[in-house]
Amino acid sequence: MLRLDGLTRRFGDTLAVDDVSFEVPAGHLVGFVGGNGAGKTTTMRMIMGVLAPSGGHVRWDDREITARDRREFGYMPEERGLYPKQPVLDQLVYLAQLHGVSRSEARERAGEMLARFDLGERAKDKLETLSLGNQQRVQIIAAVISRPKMLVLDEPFSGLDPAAVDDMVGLLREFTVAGVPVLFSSHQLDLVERLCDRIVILSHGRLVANGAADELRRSGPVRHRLVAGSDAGWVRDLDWLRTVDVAGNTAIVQLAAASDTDRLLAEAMRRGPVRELAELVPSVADIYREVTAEVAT
Ligand SMILES: Nc1ncnc2c1ncn2[C@@H]1O[C@H](COP(=O)(O)OP(=O)(O)OP(=O)(O)O)[C@@H](O)[C@H]1O
Repeated sequence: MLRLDGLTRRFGDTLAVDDVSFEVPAGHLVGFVGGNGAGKTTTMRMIMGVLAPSGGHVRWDDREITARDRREFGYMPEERGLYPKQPVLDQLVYLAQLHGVSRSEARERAGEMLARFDLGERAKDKLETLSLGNQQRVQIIAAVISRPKMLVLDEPFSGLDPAAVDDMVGLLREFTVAGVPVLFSSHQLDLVERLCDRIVILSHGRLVANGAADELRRSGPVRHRLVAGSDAGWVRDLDWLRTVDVAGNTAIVQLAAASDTDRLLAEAMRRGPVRELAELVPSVADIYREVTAEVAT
């Protein structure tokens, strides 16, 4: 298990990562979310030892992480890191060898992985001659070829088409099933919602949410959609609920207590026909907007 304890990083006056603590448990896929400049890449670089923390700790299996531990991690950095002008297969073999895999084993693994992602024919081509999506596939293969004990992936799905995303998800799942913790950053919230066991949200360097998607949903405010027979603007006059939005005969409201649902229904029926009253399950995008707005205000 990977654990961050109060991890902090300053760049001059900028507090890029501010006292961040969370865990990536064995066999879990954790989605790391946050707006541009939130501190995700800086956090991942500190996990990988590319950047030194200004404060706090990175722990692996309940002790301070070492360079030797990190050598057994798979990392896909933001700046990627493969050489555009080198042939695909040679680079994968070289990288695997750096992680202690023998040359023959490395060639076998690289060949298998390339074939699996329909890139067998491109093995001898320079990386830069592949489409961006295929280069991205090779980058992911590079991160996993040494069969790492932990995966740290910075935006691994950016630029991939849906079929490639599914291929990569299948690959990552093989690692989590084997007990490997996986941390990946993404701006694609729908994808994070679909894939992740847990979600960590950063805003302006601070951790603003951390938990299973279901837990986060339950911890947020419960909203309801009311569809009335005619204009629903009257909800704005009710002082015991918060009106989030009204458009014509549809109102989105936030109730203080579950028992207020009956009260709202009674009020609506008193005013005319009710077409629908439904609880809205927040998406990860809703949760994200909610928690990042709190920090911004
Ligand atoms: N080497 C550096 N020198 C100075 N400031 C930096 C450096 N690296 C990052 N920062 C600053 O730290 C903050 C966090 O940046 P970081 O790249 O970690 O965010 P991010 O969440 O990965 O963003 P994005 O989603 O845009 O990639 C930003 O304000 C950024 O400008």
